[in-house]
Amino acid sequence: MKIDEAQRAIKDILPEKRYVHSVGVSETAGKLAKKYGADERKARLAGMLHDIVKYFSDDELKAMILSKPGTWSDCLEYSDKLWHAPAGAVYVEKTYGIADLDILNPMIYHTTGRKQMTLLEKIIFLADYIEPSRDFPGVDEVREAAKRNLDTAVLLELQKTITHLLSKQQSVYPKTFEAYNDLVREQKNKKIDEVTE
Ligand SMILES: Nc1ncnc2c1ncn2[C@@H]1O[C@H](COP(=O)(O)OP(=O)(O)O)[C@@H](O)[C@H]1O
Repeated sequence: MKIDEAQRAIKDILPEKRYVHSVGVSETAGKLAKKYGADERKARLAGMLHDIVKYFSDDELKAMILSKPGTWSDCLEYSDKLWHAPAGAVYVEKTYGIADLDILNPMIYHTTGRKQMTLLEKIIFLADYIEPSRDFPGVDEVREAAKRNLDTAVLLELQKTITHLLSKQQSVYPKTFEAYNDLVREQKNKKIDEVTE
């Protein structure tokens, strides 16, 4: 699927604000891919499509997830706001024949993250948080971090997301904690390597 085809498809499906957000994620993901050495086309396509089923009903989202169960299906036990991410991947596979895991996995994990994220998964996770139309406390700090180091920015986003959910006494999807712990461990190991070199 070409990027402009994906853009036309989401324009027909999404309300204006979510369409603008999706184009922003696509452009930001393209820039991050260029900076950090990932495939720009794949980043832009996954970014464009990531929220495609955001406004489908909970029943439809649940049915899509159950039609293709995987390790992500446990999100059904958590907030229904998480469901559009894996359901979106099922939808684009069925509707547009997209089978490339470099597109599907970043879509599946764009809201929650997971441990051992690929470069493209990190890029879409981050682009969803920092694209230009996002405006919430702390977003600029993550934007600045993204200019310097991808992992530092992803870790900061995870920290802020978890803190935000805890402050509202909302449940946190376990894969988000796993992603956080994983990156903390990696950063710690990097520091130890730097000292022993
Ligand atoms: N890791 C998580 N675990 C549980 N709930 C989450 C997690 N991340 C986000 N959420 C919930 O999903 C909602 C929507 O998240 P998100 O898709 O990032 O926002 P947006 O609708 O602005 O794109 C959050 O407000 C929160 O309630």
